[in-house]
Amino acid sequence: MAAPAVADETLSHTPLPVTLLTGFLGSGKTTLINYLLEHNHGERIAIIENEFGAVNIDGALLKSTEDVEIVELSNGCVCCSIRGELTQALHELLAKIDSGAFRADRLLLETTGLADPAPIVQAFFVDEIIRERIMLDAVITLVDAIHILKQLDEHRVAASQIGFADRIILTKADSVDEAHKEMVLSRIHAINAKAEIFEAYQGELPKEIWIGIGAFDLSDSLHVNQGFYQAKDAKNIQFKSFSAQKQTQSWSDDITSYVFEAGELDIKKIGAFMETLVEEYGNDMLRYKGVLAVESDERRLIVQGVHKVVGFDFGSPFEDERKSLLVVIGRYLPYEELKVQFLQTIA
Ligand SMILES: Nc1nc2c(ncn2[C@@H]2O[C@H](COP(=O)(O)OP(=O)(O)OP(=O)(O)O)[C@@H](O)[C@H]2O)c(=O)[nH]1
Repeated sequence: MAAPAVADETLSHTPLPVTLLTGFLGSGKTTLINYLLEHNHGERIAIIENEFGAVNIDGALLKSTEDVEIVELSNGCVCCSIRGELTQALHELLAKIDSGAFRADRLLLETTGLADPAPIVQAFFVDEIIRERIMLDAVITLVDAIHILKQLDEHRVAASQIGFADRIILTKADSVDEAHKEMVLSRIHAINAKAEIFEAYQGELPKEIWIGIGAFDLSDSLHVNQGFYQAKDAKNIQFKSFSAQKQTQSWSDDITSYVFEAGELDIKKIGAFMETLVEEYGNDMLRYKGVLAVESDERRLIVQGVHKVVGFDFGSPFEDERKSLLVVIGRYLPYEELKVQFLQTIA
């Protein structure tokens, strides 16, 4: 009789939310986490850290709080050993929680600056137990305003980190002039048109901006970004539209945003379009998300995916105009051809 009781209890767990924090070397991940820990009240956070050489985050600061559990993955880069070390660490953490040895309200996974988020994100959808017990809240990418242009020119992974982001935190904007910042914003936006961008100085951001945002929820909205949030400090955050000159810049990042827009769609046709798209181009599609209006249902049809892992679900009904928007962040997609096919799915 004992076994079924354990199984029932396991099923009844509310999934543990995990925030994936990524960003190139030195982009300010530790600074942001430290600010969070200093201002965290009451929530118990388990931090899975993946550092080359096991460089720990500020030990003194961590020791000062009882609400943090650190799990270190020091065996190289998490993206290279994803099915092994990360999955195992997550299982061990769940076992600790189940045994009552640790209580966690959420997880924070800090990757190394050189990690490609692709396999890490996929790990949360592949393992059955992890899929059931842990829920990916969002991918947060830090971007170093001083160095990102060079990093993008020299390291493919930098574009992948931006491409995977649900939200982007721009750091060190205090150390660049306006023209440079605008160029950085334009380039980020060209890679990822859907992630909202927040500036932060020395990690000073209210945690609500990057923790618990539910980017994979069905209620999450989707839009193409028109600007960024300028933050003088944690209390003073203002939306600013992108500069009008942004389109005049030129660069050649292979990862870019493809935007598909239409009115009401035929559910069978859009289903077939998505199936073919994912089958043929899934390997080149980092992240994609659609909020679609289908003729047969008043609710929003939400589609989201990471490479070939795709999910469809109905969300809440449309509040305003019934419009379909699909944003794909990928590389080398035949956009014009796909746009024609997408428009052929109109009801
Ligand atoms: N000027 C300025 N410096 C910053 C800001 N945020 C972080 N830094 C500095 O950038 C350096 C790197 O920050 P970290 O927080 O260690 O970066 P990281 O992403 O954890 O670094 P790795 O783990 O080595 O990849 C530190 O010296 C920080 O003080 C900022 O908003 N402005």
